[in-house]
Amino acid sequence: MSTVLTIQEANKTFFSSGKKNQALSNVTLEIAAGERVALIGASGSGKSTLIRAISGLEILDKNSGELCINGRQIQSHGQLSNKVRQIRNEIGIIFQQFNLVNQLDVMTNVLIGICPQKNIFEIICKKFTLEEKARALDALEKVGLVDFAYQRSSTLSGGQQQRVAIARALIKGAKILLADEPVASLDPESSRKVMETIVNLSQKLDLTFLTSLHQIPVARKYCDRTIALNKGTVVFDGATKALTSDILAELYGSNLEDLEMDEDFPSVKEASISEPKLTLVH
Ligand SMILES: Nc1ncnc2c1ncn2[C@@H]1O[C@H](COP(=O)(O)OP(=O)(O)OP(=O)(O)O)[C@@H](O)[C@H]1O
Repeated sequence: MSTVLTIQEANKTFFSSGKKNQALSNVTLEIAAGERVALIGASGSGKSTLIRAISGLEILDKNSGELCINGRQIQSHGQLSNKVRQIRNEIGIIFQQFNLVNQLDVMTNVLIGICPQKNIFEIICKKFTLEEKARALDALEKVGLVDFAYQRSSTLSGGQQQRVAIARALIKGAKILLADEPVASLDPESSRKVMETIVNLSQKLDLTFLTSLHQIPVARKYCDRTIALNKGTVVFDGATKALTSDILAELYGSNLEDLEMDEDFPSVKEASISEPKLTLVH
C-alpha cells in the first residue's frame, strides 16, 4: 500500500496567558492509502491540532520535521509550503458542525468545494458550468443524496448535511478525508449512515480517512487502526481491535463511562477484546 500521509516529529506549542502548552510532542506517523484511522484521546490531547496541522491550518513549531501528503510537503520545520493551496485540493475536511451555507441548495454547497477556482460573485450567481454541475451530481450520487440536489441544505437532517459535506470534499478529487468529530452531534442512526458512507467510499475509491473521535464504539466498528494521543504524545498506534479497557482507562480515567453509546454500537465493556497485540509507543 502506498503512503499518503507522512508526519515527522510534529511539535506544537501554544502560549496563552503567559503559560506554555505543548499540544503536540514528537508525533511521527505514516498512513497508507485506503486506511481508516481513528484519532482518540481525552479532551485537550491534541487531536484537532494534529488534524489542523495536516490540513495546513496550523503551523507546527520550528523543531518539527516534514508533514507530507503524497510525498509533497504541506509544511516543514515550522514553515508552510508555498504550494499549500494546491496540495490542500488533495484533502477534504469535515467538521462536527457541517459548515454548509443553509440558504443555498445542496448542489451549490457541493460546488463550493471547487470554489478556489471561482470568485465569490460566480458562486452567489451560481455561475457553474454543465461539467461542474455533473461533477456535483456525481459526488451526491456517491453519498446517496442525488435526489436532494435542489433542496435547501437547511431542510436536510444532520446526517444528510454531513454527507453533503463529504460530497463537497469528493468534488475536488480529495483522496484523503480528514474529520474532526464528524458524528459527535448526530443520533446513532445518522452516525451509522455517515460512517457507512465513509467506509463505502474508502473501499470503492481507496479514500484514506483520518478522524478524531470521542465515541470508542464508532472507532471499533468503522476504523481498522487507532492512534491514541495523551497530552500531545502518541501512546498507542495499532489495530483498533487491540485497544484494551486498560489503555482506554489510562487515556480517559473516570470519564470512560461517558464514551459509552446507545445499543446501536457495542459499548467499550461489551466489545470482545481477544489477545490484544499492543503497539505501545513511548
Ligand atoms: N489556538 C490555541 N491557542 C491556545 N491553546 C490552544 C489553541 N488550540 C488548542 N490549544 C490547546 O492545545 C491543546 C490541544 O487542543 P486540541 O483542540 O487539539 O485538543 P483535542 O484533543 O482536539 O480536544 P477536544 O477533544 O476537546 O476537541 C489544549 O490544551 C488546547 O487548550
